[in-house]
Amino acid sequence: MITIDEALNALKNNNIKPLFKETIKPLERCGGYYLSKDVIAPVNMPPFSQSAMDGYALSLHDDLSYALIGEVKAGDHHQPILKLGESVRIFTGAPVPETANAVMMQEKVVVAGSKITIEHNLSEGHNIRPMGEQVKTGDLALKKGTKLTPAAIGYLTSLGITEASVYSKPSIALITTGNELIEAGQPLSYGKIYESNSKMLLNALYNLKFYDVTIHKIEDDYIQTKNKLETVILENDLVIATGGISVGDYDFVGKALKELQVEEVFYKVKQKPGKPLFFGKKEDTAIFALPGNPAAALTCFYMYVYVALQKMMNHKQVELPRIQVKSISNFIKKGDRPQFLKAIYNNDTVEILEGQSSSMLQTFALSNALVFIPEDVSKIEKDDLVEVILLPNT
Ligand SMILES: Nc1nc2c(c(=O)[nH]1)N[C@H]1C(S)=C(S)[C@@H](COP(=O)(O)OP(=O)(O)OC[C@H]3O[C@@H](n4cnc5c(N)ncnc54)[C@H](O)[C@@H]3O)O[C@H]1N2
Ligand code: MOO
Repeated sequence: MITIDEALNALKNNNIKPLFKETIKPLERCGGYYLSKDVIAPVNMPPFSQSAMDGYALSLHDDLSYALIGEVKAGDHHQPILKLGESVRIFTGAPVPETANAVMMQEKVVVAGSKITIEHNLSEGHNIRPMGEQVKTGDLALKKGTKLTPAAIGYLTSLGITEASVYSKPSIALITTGNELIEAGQPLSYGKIYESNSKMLLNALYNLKFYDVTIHKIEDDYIQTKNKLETVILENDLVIATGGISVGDYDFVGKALKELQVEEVFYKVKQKPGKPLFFGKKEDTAIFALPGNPAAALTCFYMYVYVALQKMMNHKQVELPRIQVKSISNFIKKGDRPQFLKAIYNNDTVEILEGQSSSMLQTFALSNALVFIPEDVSKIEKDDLVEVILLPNT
């Protein structure tokens, strides 16, 4: 059995390599992806000098009065020619004629027939967004490695770009094991339980924007387990199995992985929940076997699979953030395993919840954090400082 730090170090060191596979995707599907190439602006943005206000475009002179000679609205492509002291009515987003050099907002203008009077003098360029102000044709719009946020997708789309070259995300297989598992929605017969790990982990992955996920459900059968694992290991970058990894006569995952010559990096971590956690690799595929107990599986997902996913994406920050805050709960730890406790973090305090069994999701459903209790701490008292691991926003 290894320690939590040894297990984390094994993931952070060279066992998992960044994927660096590139793919071209429609921009609207690129949210959360990282650019694998620099993007060069194909157009100026804005593409022409734009009015920033509804008002009057002016060919500036020394007087406050201007002759009104026409109108330009958004989308127009005509170019009235203004002489010194002339103006045109103009609207936000409309092209400013080349012969105008400032725009006065309409609130500061008095109109009398074909004459206008402005409140005060303006400097050149006032209320005009110059052509190419954001970015010029041929300049770097966004550099390789930039995360494609909604703003970045909006920005690239505003340049007329429709697709981007991004680093692919891992293809992931989720495998559940167990004769006792039946599909939610079916009648529950004696001895069976509803299979919940697949939808839980699928959503944990979706929440982190990993969408290339397939689900495979197998029974406690050695041949089935071995065959399924063999196929998914060949076809995916990451395999996450749940259940069947402990020491029972019908726990076949470990045996099948050994038979398939998966290199064991670690098996069994001194922690609660999640003791029988396995991590190994075969060629470029990373393989986790998480304990079947749902809360243990999800805890291991956030503590370990999360790290592997971040490593594959070449992110610098690979672990969930940890902070020290005061506990508002008392807690007594049984046994000597370090423990991850379901908890609610709120306003710089944390509440450790009742119901910490690794089979229970009810309290996990209320949690937004895990409290970490190290091996040498056996109780937490109210107001003690504790280490809190913040779960990703859902
Ligand atoms: N003799 C020992 N027995 C056990 C040990 C041990 O050290 N010695 N460790 C215990 C610990 S700790 C854990 S955790 C579990 C892990 O067992 P497995 O990973 O082999 O998981 P299963 O036995 O298949 O399932 C455990 C539990 O979870 C339920 N389960 C499984 N898959 C799902 C699913 N997809 N959806 C919902 N629930 C699931 C399953 O029905 C069991 O109740 O081993 C202990 N035993
Ligand atoms: O490791 Mo198990 O997850 O304690 O029940």
